[in-house]
Amino acid sequence: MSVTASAFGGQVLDWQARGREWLFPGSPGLHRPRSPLRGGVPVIFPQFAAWGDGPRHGIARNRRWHWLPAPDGELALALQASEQTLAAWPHPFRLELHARLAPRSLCLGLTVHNPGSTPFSFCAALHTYLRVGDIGDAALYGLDGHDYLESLHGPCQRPPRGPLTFAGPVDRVYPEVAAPLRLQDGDHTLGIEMDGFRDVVVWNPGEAAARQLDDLAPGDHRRFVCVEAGRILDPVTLKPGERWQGRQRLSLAAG
Ligand SMILES: O=P(O)(O)OC[C@H]1O[C@@H](O)[C@H](O)[C@@H](O)[C@@H]1O
Repeated sequence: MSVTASAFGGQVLDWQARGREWLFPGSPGLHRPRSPLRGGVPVIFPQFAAWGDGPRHGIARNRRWHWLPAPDGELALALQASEQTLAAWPHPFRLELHARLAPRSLCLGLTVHNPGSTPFSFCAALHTYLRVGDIGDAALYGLDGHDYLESLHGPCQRPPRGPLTFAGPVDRVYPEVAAPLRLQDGDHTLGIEMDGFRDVVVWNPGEAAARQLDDLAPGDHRRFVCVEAGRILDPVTLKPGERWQGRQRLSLAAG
């Protein structure tokens, strides 16, 4: 059982448990300089995707964070505002990312603090790339009947009954998801819970869009599904001195 992370982006890269890797590791050989690895858990802050005027998915995933002391079984990293972040987003802030291992789970916690003298609003997400054997065999349970926003096309839709499967590209934001989710991948079952975060983003680019991503090896879109814990549709506002925390917990089925 182990977890590793990179100070670049404060990105968790690897979670091993029961002799298996549960996060998609990306293709380090295709890693673009100054970009997050396409895998693990990039941190999105303070903007989701291109839904704002700032850099796509924000300013945290491609900055160097610093390590914080942490007890055994935990990794902790922090990022605070710098000249470069202030040029892209004009607010002092401090982020902390904690990754805590337990015998059957990994708990990821993101804290946002406003150390400044004026309020700010932000969106945030843990862009978790979950590894699957083959996307065609994966099914995500728990979103049945839930409205969603189609990232590509806009309007809210009501999906057909049953688990979410991945016969083609999927890019959806599910608002206000309270119940736990379950990713079934052949014989492997992963529970996904969150608090503080409200929205779930489910993303897999499908074959055609994956070909346009030069940091993804051919066929690799079949090896992951992103199930992201987000605070996207209803941004958080922090007054001076206030803190917000969101968590995503990934847990293996008992047995
Ligand atoms: O290529 P990026 O910037 O890492 O984004 C990957 C995907 O991230 C997801 O969160 C978005 O919903 C998708 O629209 C996007 O394509």
